Amino acid sequence: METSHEQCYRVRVPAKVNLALCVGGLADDGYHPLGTVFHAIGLYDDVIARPAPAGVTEISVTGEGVEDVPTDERNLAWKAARLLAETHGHGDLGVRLTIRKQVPVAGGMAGGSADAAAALLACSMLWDLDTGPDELHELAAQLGSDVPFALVGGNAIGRGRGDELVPLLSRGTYHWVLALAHGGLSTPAVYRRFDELGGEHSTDIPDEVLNALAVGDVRALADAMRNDLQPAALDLRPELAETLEVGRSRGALGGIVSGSGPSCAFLAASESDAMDLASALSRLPQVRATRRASGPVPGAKPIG
Ligand SMILES: C[C@@](CO)(OP(=O)(O)O)[C@H](O)COP(=O)(O)OP(=O)(O)OC[C@H]1O[C@@H](n2ccc(N)nc2=O)[C@H](O)[C@@H]1O
Ligand SMILES: Nc1ncnc2c1ncn2[C@@H]1O[C@H](COP(=O)(O)OP(=O)(O)O)[C@@H](O)[C@H]1O
Repeated sequence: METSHEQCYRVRVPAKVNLALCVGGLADDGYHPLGTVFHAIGLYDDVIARPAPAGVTEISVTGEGVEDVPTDERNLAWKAARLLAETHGHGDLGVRLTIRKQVPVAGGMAGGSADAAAALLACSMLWDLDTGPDELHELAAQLGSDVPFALVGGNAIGRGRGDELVPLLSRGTYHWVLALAHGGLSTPAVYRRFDELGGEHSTDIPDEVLNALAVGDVRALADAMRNDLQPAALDLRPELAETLEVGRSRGALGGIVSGSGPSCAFLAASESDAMDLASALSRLPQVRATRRASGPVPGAKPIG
């Protein structure tokens, strides 16, 4: 039960899809260099921070995939809260975090990273810390490569591990249908399979993706979208090939595996096309659920 008199800071944070995910060869640090185009979509987690006694960190999770989300120090929002407190020299600051999830867990849509970004903002407000955008970005990058983007949202090019961001302006609104799969895919396992499959690797983002965004050409974007992790995700989950095929044959302008998968993201020409597409996809046995969302949307924001 929420009590109305209690201090409470709520931050809403979006999921992402990668419009381009161009993956280089495995580097000595165990990571793959990326050239990626992040795009934030209107499917959200909420993170709420409430006061707690010194030294206490508590997390409760409700909503999408809660059974697969740890509620201890393994939770990325927990790590975010502790990192922020320690950086400010108050390691004993307490917080009770509630996470309301709509973003699928282990779905390639960076839900855990989004929660970490939201926890940084919510705890910063709760503890009345003076944290500027540069500090938040730096802490976010320590927590994970997708966390900085969740702070800013919109569209952005990501280089390095995806944490070196350059914002991108785009025209128009894009209508997405997400086909969620049963179960998740482990990001490290997908990168491993990417290595095993071999082939040429490049971090060059296709100009077509950037040009399509700049002019708001949804058809050109649909044709140009690229995900180098897709063959690895399909190899691990062959049924995703049918999901992509059915989406394309039922009116999607284009479809790709979202990030490391297994969610598939389809671009539709309009909201009404998106509704028809969602209804066709939801009849597939390998599709657990569908969601509709548009993008780009802003990053983590206080609400209420
Ligand atoms: C693939 C992407 C695309 O945006 O996101 P998701 O689709 O999973 O959300 C990201 O690169 C997910 O990056 P990140 O958030 O750091 O991945 P984690 O789940 O923490 O997994 C970390 C592990 O994945 C591998 N890894 C991750 C990123 C990268 N650029 N190269 C890698 O090889 C490494 O083995 C690393 O130890
Ligand atoms: N707040 C969180 N929300 C979801 N998963 C989390 C969270 N914190 C840690 N995890 C762990 O991170 C893994 C990856 O989750 P997530 O970020 O949702 O997927 P992805 O990396 O595919 O985008 C999950 O399997 C879960 O064990």
